Amino acid sequence: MNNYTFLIINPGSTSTKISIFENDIETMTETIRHSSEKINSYKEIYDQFDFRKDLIMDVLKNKNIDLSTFTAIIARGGNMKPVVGGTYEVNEEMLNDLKIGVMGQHASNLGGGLAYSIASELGLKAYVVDPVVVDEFEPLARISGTPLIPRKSKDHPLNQRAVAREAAKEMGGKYDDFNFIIAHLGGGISVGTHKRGRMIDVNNALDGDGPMSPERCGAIPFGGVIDLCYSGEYTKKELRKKLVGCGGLVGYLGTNDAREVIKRIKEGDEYSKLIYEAMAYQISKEIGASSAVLKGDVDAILLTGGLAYDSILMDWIKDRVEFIAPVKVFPGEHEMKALACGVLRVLDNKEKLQMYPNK
Ligand SMILES: Nc1ncnc2c1ncn2[C@@H]1O[C@H](COP(=O)(O)OP(=O)(O)OP(=O)(O)O)[C@@H](O)[C@H]1O
Ligand SMILES: CCCC(=O)O
Repeated sequence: MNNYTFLIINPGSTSTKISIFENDIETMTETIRHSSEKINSYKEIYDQFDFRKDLIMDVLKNKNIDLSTFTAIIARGGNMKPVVGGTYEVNEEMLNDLKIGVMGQHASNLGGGLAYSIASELGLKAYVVDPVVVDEFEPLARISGTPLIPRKSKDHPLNQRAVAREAAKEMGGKYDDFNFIIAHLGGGISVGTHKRGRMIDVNNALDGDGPMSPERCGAIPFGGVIDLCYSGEYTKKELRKKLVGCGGLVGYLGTNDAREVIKRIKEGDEYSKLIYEAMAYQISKEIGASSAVLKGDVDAILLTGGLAYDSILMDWIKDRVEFIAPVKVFPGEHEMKALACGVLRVLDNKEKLQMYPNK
């Protein structure tokens, strides 16, 4: 087996995570947190580019990392044009699409550019793996109910597919041998329907589809949304912030931290229990909808993300969906390793490199 050293960059809304991997083994990791004041001081996502790059380079310098040891620079991919899942070399068209945010603005849009910039200085290639816009929808999944608003795939394919591979291994096969329903339960929530290695449907975790999450409102009645839009109380940006960022648990309970909610419930706070259990109810309903997409042919339901650490939430969901298929829990997110493994599979010729944009 060849030996590779990867620098991995994962820009999130409140943090930039960086790791170094020797093949699939993590040898260094650091999460740089950003205050909301600092982030809010930039008008556009891409205005944060130099700030984030300088912080990454400072970490590498302070840890005396020898940059000449890197084989490739890898980042989480953002809102570029929709693509099939896989590993992509960053190119000019991708950079431009991420910069203008052809599918919307998100911190992950910075990933490809940061990786490309550092890679270019070192004479290396930059890659993204399973970007947030992986779209393998079947035609039926694209229909929303109005031709004005086609359904879009914006979610957590990187972690979902990593967990699918892990579960498939445990089950004695490969990702494309099984049908999975995978719920990524983080600050945002996405429930993907994976049919033999393709994510054929998923709720749009960013734009008001699917369950509410710690920070997002999920699917809400559009009549109320129209009223809010024309109430004169909010600008477009303020209303978006209210629904995505200050929706879900933040909206009802004033916190996005499930651990705080659990503490309140244990202290007897019935309202917190109602809201938190409603989130479990909505997640379960979305899983039920996915099981109908698969006509009941479901090998396993996989629950992952930060919320999957909480046994109370997991038990509420299991109680409602275990009749569909066995439930497996993979707490936390596995994105840094998934990024390293995506490029490793390509460099070891186990998977073909995808071309951006897809033809
Ligand atoms: N040990 C834990 N027990 C219960 N809840 C937890 C635990 N760890 C994290 N969480 C909760 O998980 C949620 C965040 O999950 P996660 O860290 O996966 O999200 P993120 O990476 O910020 O966002 P996203 O997954 O949408 O990119 C928060 O509500 C947090 O309180
Ligand atoms: C695009 C969805 C990723 C997130 O939840 O932030």
